[in-house]
Amino acid sequence: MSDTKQHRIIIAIDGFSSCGKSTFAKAIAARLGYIFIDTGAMYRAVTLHALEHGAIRSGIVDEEAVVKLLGETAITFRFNPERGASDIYVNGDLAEGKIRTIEVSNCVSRVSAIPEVRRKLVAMQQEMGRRRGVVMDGRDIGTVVFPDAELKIFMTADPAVRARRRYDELRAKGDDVSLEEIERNVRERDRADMSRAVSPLRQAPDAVVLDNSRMSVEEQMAWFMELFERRIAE
Ligand SMILES: Nc1ncnc2c1ncn2[C@@H]1O[C@H](COP(=O)(O)OP(=O)(O)OP(=O)(O)O)[C@@H](O)[C@H]1O
Ligand SMILES: Nc1ccn([C@@H]2O[C@H](COP(=O)(O)O)[C@@H](O)[C@H]2O)c(=O)n1
Repeated sequence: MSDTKQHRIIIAIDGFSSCGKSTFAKAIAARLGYIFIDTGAMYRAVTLHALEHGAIRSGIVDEEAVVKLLGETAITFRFNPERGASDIYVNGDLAEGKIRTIEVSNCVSRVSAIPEVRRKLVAMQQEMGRRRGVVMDGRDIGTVVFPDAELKIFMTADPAVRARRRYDELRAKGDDVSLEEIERNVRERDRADMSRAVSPLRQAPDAVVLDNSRMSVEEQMAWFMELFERRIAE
């Protein structure tokens, strides 16, 4: 990988739900001066739009209606210096604050299993990473979106730890959720994401595994920088 000294690379971060992929990817991007792309936010934005336009009612996803809506769903990002990351917009409307609710989380895995949805979003992701210098997190980045990514990390953590972190985050925001509901969602999304027919969640054979159940964000960064420096020296 010696040419990564001259050329910026693609860093693919895949893994289970709520294990800290976006937190990690954002910190790496800030450290390296790369662009951070949260692909889960894109699937969540399509789900939010479907919920708001009646393509999902009482938890039932009408796949045909979701696909019909896709054609009129424009997803864009705009950098927000306060967050140090890009906010997501749907048809020009800020969606960032609305995509991480439990309602969206409970439907997103069914929406992301629809082949037409994946086709559209994967093409957008490939275009966003065309010039390299990106840290992209999701479920299929190292396997489907950028199988040629120079550095792949597969993240995992104990489901109870993940649920507790997400619960603390949502409660701090004032969301009325229970720990049981969050843990059920985390486990169910993992099951659905691993078992879908198109681009299931899998560890790429050349990915390095990171279990952060007992690691702080700072410890993860130290681990990453060592790995990164070793890789670019190869
Ligand atoms: N190493 C860590 N130690 C403690 N808390 C963490 C750690 N990494 C992330 N978190 C916290 O865990 C929660 C989930 O993190 P994050 O949103 O980055 O996960 P994710 O994998 O991107 O989630 P999802 O797949 O659901 O989008 C956040 O509240 C974040 O602050
Ligand atoms: N590359 C991806 C990213 C996400 N998904 C689906 O979206 C859901 C939400 O993602 P988060 O990262 O925000 O948790 C996730 O559960 C997947 O169903 C995907 O399929 N591919």
